[in-house]
Amino acid sequence: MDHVFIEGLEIEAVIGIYDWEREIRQPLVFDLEMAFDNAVPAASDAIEHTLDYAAVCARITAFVAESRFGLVETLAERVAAIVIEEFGVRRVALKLTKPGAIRNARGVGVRIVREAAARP
Ligand SMILES: Nc1nc2c(c(=O)[nH]1)N=C([C@H](O)[C@@H](O)CO)CN2
Repeated sequence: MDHVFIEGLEIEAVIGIYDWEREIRQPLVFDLEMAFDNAVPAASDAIEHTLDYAAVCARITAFVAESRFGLVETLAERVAAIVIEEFGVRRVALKLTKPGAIRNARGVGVRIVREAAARP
């Protein structure tokens, strides 16, 4: 299966379980790998036939910048759902890193893989 990927998409948001974290914006980094048949756009050379990574980045950025979740797990789940439901992606692997959250760790976070529900 082919993929379209996004690496190192950095977005600031309110995120965290502690009171002090509700008062600030923190950087988050998203890496996504989205299953997509790239043979069709490769044959037509038409952006309309692609999974447009610019459009995905814009949608994720708008959602995350306005979000105020406590856990990175919740935010990762919601972003994966947007990619599947709004962009017709059948399978997405998403890594969400919260850099600097833990002293002496470059980053912490979650990695999830989600698939669209099977169609009858
Ligand atoms: N599995 C998780 N563990 C922790 C989270 C989280 O979202 N998922 N969050 C925190 C705090 O908000 C932390 O990032 C502050 O340093 C702690 N553990």
